[in-house]
Amino acid sequence: MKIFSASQLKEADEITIKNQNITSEELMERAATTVFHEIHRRLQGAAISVKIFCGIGNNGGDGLAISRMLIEHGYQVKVFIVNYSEKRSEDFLANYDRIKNVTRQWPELIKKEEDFPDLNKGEFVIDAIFGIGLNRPIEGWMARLINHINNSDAFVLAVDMPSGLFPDRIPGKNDAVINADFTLTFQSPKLVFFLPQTMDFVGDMQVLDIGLDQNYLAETTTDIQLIRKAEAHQLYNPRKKNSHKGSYGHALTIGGSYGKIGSILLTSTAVLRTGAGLCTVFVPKCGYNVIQTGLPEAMVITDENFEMLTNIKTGLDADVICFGVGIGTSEETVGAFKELLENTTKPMLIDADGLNILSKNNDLLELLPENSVLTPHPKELQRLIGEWNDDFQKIDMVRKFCRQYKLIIVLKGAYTFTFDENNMYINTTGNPGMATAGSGDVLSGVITSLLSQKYDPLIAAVLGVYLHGRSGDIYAEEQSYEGLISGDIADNMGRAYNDLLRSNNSENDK
Ligand SMILES: NC(=O)C1=CN([C@@H]2O[C@H](COP(=O)(O)OP(=O)(O)OC[C@H]3O[C@@H](n4cnc5c(N)ncnc54)[C@H](OP(=O)(O)O)[C@@H]3O)[C@@H](O)[C@H]2O)[C@@H](O)CC1
Ligand SMILES: Nc1ncnc2c1ncn2[C@@H]1O[C@H](COP(=O)(O)OP(=O)(O)O)[C@@H](O)[C@H]1O
Ligand SMILES: [K+]
Repeated sequence: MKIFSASQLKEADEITIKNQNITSEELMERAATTVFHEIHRRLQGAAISVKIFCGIGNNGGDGLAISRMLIEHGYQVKVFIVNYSEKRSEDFLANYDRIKNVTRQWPELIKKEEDFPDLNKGEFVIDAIFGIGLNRPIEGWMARLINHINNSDAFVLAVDMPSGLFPDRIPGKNDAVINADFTLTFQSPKLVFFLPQTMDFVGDMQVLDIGLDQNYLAETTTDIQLIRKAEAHQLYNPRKKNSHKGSYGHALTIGGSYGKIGSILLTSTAVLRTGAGLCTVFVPKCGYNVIQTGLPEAMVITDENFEMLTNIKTGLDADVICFGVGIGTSEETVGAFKELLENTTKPMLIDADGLNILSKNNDLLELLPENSVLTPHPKELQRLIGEWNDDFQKIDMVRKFCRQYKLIIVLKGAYTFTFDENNMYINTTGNPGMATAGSGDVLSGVITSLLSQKYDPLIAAVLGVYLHGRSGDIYAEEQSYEGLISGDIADNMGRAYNDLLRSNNSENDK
């Protein structure tokens, strides 16, 4: 699913009005109807108190139209206009008149703190103050109103965007932003819904199709995509009946050190569970028995050193090399990595201490084969590319880094972002249960496995991240977040594939 910018959405809005020969008020009515239906489907006419806060732009216009529809369906609704200026939008004004025709009185105006209504637990608040048009921080009594809503125990639903959140920049630390429990957003999720600095404001999120011009949506390119089941499914290559283990490649996983052999065991298990034909594991001598016992399906070659990697000689022509989990950063290991890089031309996957070595030895970056996949978590990324001021700057810096070294970066997090030189892919699967030791090691194995199966490196990264998260989700659906350990993610890969291939796609399916 494409993630459009605010200006693209505004353009889509105008083109829709022109091509479908409708008025902007009719488009607003359509957008508000989709929100109304969603609320009505969930509340089913429940006798709870609904308080709606409307701004005076088009987000407020949406709020007024939603209010009218709820009132017409018998809900107990109180409508408030957040009356910070007299510059009301045309469609706001049209809906302001229409609601009066239904209620026979004007909505209540809020102009100062004394006008704030009480908000109680169990009430349902709808935030339609600002949407994608916010262009400066909310100040004065309006900021206090936002805090008043946030400090209440009411359930807060945001229309299009939580008010106070900008579509294209990070709010300041002390800026007032609605903390929504749920956000119903029009046509396209906004990038800020997925950034670590802003995702918490959004709560759960659902995208509503408001029927914007299909051609515009299809033809307009964006450099940000959301990866859900529908998109991931398209990346999948079915296995051929007439095939053998050689068809799915030979992966070489190199990692581990004394006390950290488990990491490379997890990675290698994931390599095989994700479908590689063969896996050879290269470990320090102390890992030999561990791997042979823990993963009898893999072959093992050992370093001459007992505790750490010092000299990587395998005599193999593997299809892909995964390097870095559990290796430490000793001088000997750095030397071994350098030699490995000088003798490798196929794309590699580098993780964990492999990344930390790159951060301390920038000259090695030049030796990375083109299209290698790096899988940092934010701390590893920061060591690699330096500090950023905010998430937007971080994205710019990662893109520049990808271009400079011709790499693919998988930036892990609650939402994992995969970057190549031009595009960014936001993953939708995964859960907080995966915040557990070794789940990144498993991800390295999953992506390595897809590389070994000849998936294009970018696709291997995007699909691998999706399947890894889905596997964690499947475990958590059956068991719990807390009970999940990273080996479960590797063990559930089979179910993740099965789920991907089941054809019950719906628009909001993960
Ligand atoms: N295709 C679509 O996407 C569709 C979108 N639709 C809806 O339209 C919404 C966008 O509406 P919008 O453009 O009128 O902007 P909105 O967010 O209501 O408010 C902006 C107003 O606030 C002002 N202002 C800004 N910041 C301020 C501040 N800090 N403090 C005070 N004032 C501030 C700014 O005016 P300014 O003072 O800057 O001139 C402006 O007047 C969108 O989110 C969705 O709900 C649907 O109806 C149909 C399809
Ligand atoms: N809250 C979360 N929601 C979704 N995925 C998560 C969450 N926390 C962690 N993960 C995933 O778990 C993995 C953690 O990787 P990493 O930090 O490298 O862990 P480790 O070093 O222990 O292997 C990443 O793939 C990340 O996306
Ligand atoms: K809003």
